[in-house]
Amino acid sequence: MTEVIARGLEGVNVTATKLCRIDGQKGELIYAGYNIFDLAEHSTFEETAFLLWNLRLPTRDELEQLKADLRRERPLSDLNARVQREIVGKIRPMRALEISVIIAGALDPKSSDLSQEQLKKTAALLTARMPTVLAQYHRLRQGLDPVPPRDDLGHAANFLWMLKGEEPNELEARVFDVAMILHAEHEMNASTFSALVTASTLSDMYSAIASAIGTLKGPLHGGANEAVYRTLEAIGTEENIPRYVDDLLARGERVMGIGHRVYKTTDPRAIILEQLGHKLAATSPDRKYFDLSLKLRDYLAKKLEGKPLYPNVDFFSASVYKMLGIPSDLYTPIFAMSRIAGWTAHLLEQYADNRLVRPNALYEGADPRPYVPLEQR
Ligand SMILES: CC(=O)SCCNC(=O)CCNC(=O)[C@H](O)C(C)(C)COP(=O)(O)OP(=O)(O)OC[C@H]1O[C@@H](n2cnc3c(N)ncnc32)[C@H](O)[C@@H]1OP(=O)(O)O
Ligand SMILES: O=C([O-])CC(=O)C(=O)O
Repeated sequence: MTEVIARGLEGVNVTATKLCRIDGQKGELIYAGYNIFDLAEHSTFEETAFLLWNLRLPTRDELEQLKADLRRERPLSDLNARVQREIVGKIRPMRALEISVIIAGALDPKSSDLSQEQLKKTAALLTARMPTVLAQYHRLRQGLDPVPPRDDLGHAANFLWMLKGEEPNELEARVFDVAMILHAEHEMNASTFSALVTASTLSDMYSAIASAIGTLKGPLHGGANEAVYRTLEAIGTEENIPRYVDDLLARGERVMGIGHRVYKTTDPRAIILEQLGHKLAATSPDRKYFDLSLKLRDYLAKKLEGKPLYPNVDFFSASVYKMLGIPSDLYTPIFAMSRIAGWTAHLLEQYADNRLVRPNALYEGADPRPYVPLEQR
């Protein structure tokens, strides 16, 4: 009997969840019962985070309480602020984010308290801290002073404010808020799974999130948004698209931001990001890469016709972030600071009903053989 290997764990349910349902054929994405198009239309990142952590929308008072909790946790610890100054400019921001999560865990005397109440506090703390880490890192590496958080701004707008030292206009703030909602959760993607594997040993939430950040970084997952930016840079102008794409495919390489393990049609998040892109482009002086993305999408649709390869969430996020004036090495860290809501929500589920994750590997190595001492080899 040949034993089956689930390569890449495709099609395997590793757990049950109340958080997210994806229909990859229809291109449907649901967070805890709410369609992503409705959340993008009506919700905010804070409200979506509450939904993921509690499986229901908040009342007005609950939302205000969460916003206050997030505001309180925005400032960095002294240690993290000192480490930022030490590492600034020497490492990539995604690594700085990973380090900041480890530091927050090291400083939390309750890190090993795995009660749901304490875990929700940790989830809020990490969600609040990540934007500050990234914005401060970016300020410091430009030789600028960090911009303190503003209590009168929501989570998304405050990030843009701390990053640039300028208050975003209403459209920019809303587009970024929606982009954060779109990236907040996505069922059993690789980084979420990695967080669950770590948590399944009853390691703490900080270490599980550090695992997730390391997993998100790769270009086949969250790192694809920065890779899309580099693709657009390399293509440069519309007339270069056919040659660039044809050569790349002939070399057997992949077009970044295209294809998905689950979606066999356009990712609904790409549809929403394209809509947001059109809104920003109407007034943006920096719409070149958005226009190029539209042309690239059209060319790929013809070139890849008949194959289940369509734009995923990373395809348009690159040019949308570019129009918001965000540097490309922050795109993947921004994915992480949005996905923290979903990662921590899955961890709440995992810790509430844990079982060690420990699959098998089919052995295909050497048959048993005698050990040969070093001097006889
Ligand atoms: C937030 C996210 O993580 S969304 C995904 C972000 N990643 C990217 O955008 C990177 C580019 N995309 C890819 O590499 C893939 O589509 C993945 C990794 C996302 C999904 O991959 P899988 O489900 O494992 O598909 P798999 O790697 O088996 O590919 C199936 C076939 O499609 C091809 N293919 C998949 N994606 C692409 C692509 N982007 N460009 C060209 N061909 C592709 C593969 O070469 C393979 O072809 P073959 O059967 O002739 O060998
Ligand atoms: O679900 C996946 O495999 C990848 C993805 O789109 C995400 O994590 O947002």
